[in-house]
Amino acid sequence: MVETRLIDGKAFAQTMRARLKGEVAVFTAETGVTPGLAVVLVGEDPASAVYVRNKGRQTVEAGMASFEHRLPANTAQEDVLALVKALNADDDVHGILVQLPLPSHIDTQAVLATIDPAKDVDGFHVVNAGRLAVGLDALVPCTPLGCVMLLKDTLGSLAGLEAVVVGRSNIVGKPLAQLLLREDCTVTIAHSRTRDLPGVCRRADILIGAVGRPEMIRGDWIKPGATVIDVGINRVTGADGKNRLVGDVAFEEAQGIAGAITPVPGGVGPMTIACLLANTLTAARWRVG
Ligand SMILES: Nc1nc(=O)c2c([nH]1)NC[C@@H]1CN(c3ccc(C(=O)N[C@@H](CCC(=O)O)C(=O)O)cc3)C=[N+]21
Repeated sequence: MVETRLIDGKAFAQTMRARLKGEVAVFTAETGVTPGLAVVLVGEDPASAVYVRNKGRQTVEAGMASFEHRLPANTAQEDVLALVKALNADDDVHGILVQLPLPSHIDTQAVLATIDPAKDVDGFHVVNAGRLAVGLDALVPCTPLGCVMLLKDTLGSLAGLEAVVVGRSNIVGKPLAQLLLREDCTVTIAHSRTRDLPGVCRRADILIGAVGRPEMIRGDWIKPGATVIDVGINRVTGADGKNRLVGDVAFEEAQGIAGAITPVPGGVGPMTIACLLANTLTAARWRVG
């Protein structure tokens, strides 16, 4: 039985945002440029609206400009593309984020392909995905970046460690695997069709849940002492009828087995926003040259 350490993403993200605020102040003083982030939200999804509001508030707190564009759910694809093109051409905008998921009548890849890769602070454009894969400078997806920051803070060097990423999405699983490979991990991407998923997970020194299935990863899937990063944010209704947030990992079962684990909330989520702000400053720096 080990004492399981809590990885405090909320505190780490707060420290990161304070440091960023200082860097933004210096950048603006030296260049006269205020980094700007534009967020596009199509539709009325209440959870998305909360995230967009949080992003806007934290952007302003860091000394950057926030531009919010809310479009009705029935907006035509060509109107979304026209807005993205206008933001591409806007010199006050250094970062563009189109909140996902988009309504089903809109072709997500067509929208992402229209974002100027140099303003693609989500790192979702194929140019950034490709640049990451071949080891060039790229805007890197925020959630995977936040995960690796927490891992390096917890473990130091990740070289040679067995990392198992459960989930193969374009926004988390695949780019996270690329980043872990860059840190010299031995990387396995597992998914719904993986044979003996519990057994594969038990190999992991670093176990990452990124599937979006509440508490799917059980305590006995975790190798004793492993570092567990929980990317899932699932809203579930408890026995008392109240809504609560749970991750992809059965957090209570992991206690006494995992060496360290991120909580939900207060783990990866806040890091995602801090990394978004960091990417916006990076994009502004590249722009100014
Ligand atoms: N283009 C795009 N980029 C995104 O990065 C993106 C997106 N679309 N669509 C939705 C998801 C979700 N996402 C979160 C960011 C922060 C928290 C976060 O800060 N969570 C806090 C609070 C959670 C709560 O209380 O609801 C926490 O985990 O502690 C959560 C979720 C970004 N996303």
